[in-house]
Amino acid sequence: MDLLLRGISHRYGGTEVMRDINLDIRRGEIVCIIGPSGCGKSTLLRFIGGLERPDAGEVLLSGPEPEGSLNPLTYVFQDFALLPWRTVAGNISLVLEDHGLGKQRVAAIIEDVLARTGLSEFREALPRQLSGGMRQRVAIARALAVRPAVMLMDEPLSALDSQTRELLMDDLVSLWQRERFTACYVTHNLAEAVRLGHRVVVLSRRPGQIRTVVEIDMELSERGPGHPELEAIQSQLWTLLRDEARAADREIADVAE
Ligand SMILES: Nc1ncnc2c1ncn2[C@@H]1O[C@H](COP(=O)(O)OP(=O)(O)OP(=O)(O)O)[C@@H](O)[C@H]1O
Repeated sequence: MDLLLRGISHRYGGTEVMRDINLDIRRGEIVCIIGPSGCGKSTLLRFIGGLERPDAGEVLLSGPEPEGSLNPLTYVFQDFALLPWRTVAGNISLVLEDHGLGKQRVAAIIEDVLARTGLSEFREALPRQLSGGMRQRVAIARALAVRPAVMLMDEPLSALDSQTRELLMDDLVSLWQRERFTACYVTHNLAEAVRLGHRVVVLSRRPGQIRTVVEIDMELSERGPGHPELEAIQSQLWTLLRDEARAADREIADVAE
C-alpha cells in the first residue's frame, strides 16, 4: 500500500503548526522526516496514524493491503512501550488480541515474527531482563506482527546509546532487505536519516512545511558509517536544517522570556 498525504494543515489554538504537507510514501520505501525541534514531526505521525485529525487535508492509503495484515498502520515509539509484566511473547500477543484469531494462529504469528527478528530464544524473557536495544527489537517485532502496510517510527533509536543504535540500524537494514517494509521514520539524527532513508523529507520550522525532499540513490546494504557520499548528503542536510534550527531555537527562547 502507498500512503498519500494531501494538503495537511493544522493549528493548535492560535498557533499554526503545519502548512500544506503533500507527500507520497510508496510501498517498500523508508521515508525519513527531519526538521527542527517543534516543527511538527510527531504531530504529523499522529495524523498519519489517525490518533488525531488535522484541521485540513487527508491521509489516504492506496492499493491492496499486505497479505495477512491485521492493521494497516502501526507505531514504533522511542520508549519501546512494552508492558513490564508481560514476556516478550506476551507483549507481541497484545497486538494480536481482539482480532478474533484462534490461540494456535496467535502462537504461529508470534513464533514467525520472533524468528524473523532473531528473538526466538528470548520469547519468555521479561522486558527488564533485556537491554535497551533488545527491548526496541521486541517493539519492532511487535509492530511487524500485524503485517502493517506502513510502520510509523517516532525516533525509535533515540533512547539508545550510539553503539546500540548502530547495531539496530544494521538490523533494520537486513530486515528491510528481507521484507521490504514501508516506513515513515521521524528522527533528529541525520546519520540515521541518511543510513535508512530512501528519501529524506526536510521540514521547515513551525509552521512545518516541506522544505525539500532529498532522494538517496544508494542501496541500503551499501551504506555504512563514514561512507563519503553519505557524509556529503548529511552535511547538505545539515546546511538546510541549520538556519531553520537556529530560528526555531530563537522562537522557543522568545516564548520563554
Ligand atoms: N496537543 C497539543 N496541543 C497544543 N500544542 C501542541 C500539541 N502537540 C504539539 N503541539 C505543538 O505543536 C508543535 C509541533 O510539535 P511536535 O511535537 O509535533 O514537534 P516535533 O517536530 O516532533 O518536535 P521535537 O523534534 O522537539 O520532538 C510544537 O510547537 C508543539 O508545542
